Amino acid sequence: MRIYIGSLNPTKIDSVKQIFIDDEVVGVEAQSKVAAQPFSDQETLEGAVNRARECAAIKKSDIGIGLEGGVMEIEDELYLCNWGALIDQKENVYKASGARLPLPDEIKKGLQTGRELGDLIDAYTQKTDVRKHEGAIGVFTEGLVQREEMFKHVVKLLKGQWLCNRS
Ligand SMILES: O=P(O)(O)OP(=O)(O)OP(=O)(O)OC[C@H]1O[C@@H](n2cnc3c(O)ncnc32)[C@H](O)[C@@H]1O
Ligand SMILES: [Mg+2]
Repeated sequence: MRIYIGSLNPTKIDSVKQIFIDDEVVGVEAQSKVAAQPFSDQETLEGAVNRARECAAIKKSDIGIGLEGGVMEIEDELYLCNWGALIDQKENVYKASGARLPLPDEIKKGLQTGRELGDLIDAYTQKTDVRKHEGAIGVFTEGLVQREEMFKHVVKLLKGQWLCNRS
């Protein structure tokens, strides 16, 4: 079985490879069709589903996965959020979300002026491409939970639901 993952970001591709160990995992560009910086759970999930749909349409006999990062608001705080979607050969859609944590005020202010989280985190850490490495979640957990590990959990939740439905 081949799994298409709708991203070229190595943290996303590698998280899928580690959960679908016996399968061929291929990263492809896919449109999220939502804002580059989603601002709610709903929009982030929609981005994940759109990417999964585009991937599932590549070949009927294969599986498509979409993983999307965003932020969402609870009371006055902005939380990092992540969603995933898996679409199988029968067009069943499975969804799952990842861990959330509140972002510091400095990052929240930048997001509110229209900047993307990825760029803000690079400026905050004075590093480049944090989104392809530890991610914001890694930065704000002192590296204890990194972006790939967080996505691995989301992919496990997706695979688990898919397996559950097949048995
Ligand atoms: O290449 P793609 O697959 O688009 O991967 P991405 O890193 O851009 O990730 P998303 O589009 O899923 O995330 C939407 C935005 O949020 C940023 N983002 C989300 N989670 C992040 C994280 O953990 N660390 C850094 N930036 C993150 C990301 O850089 C984008 O600006
Ligand atoms: Mg992106």
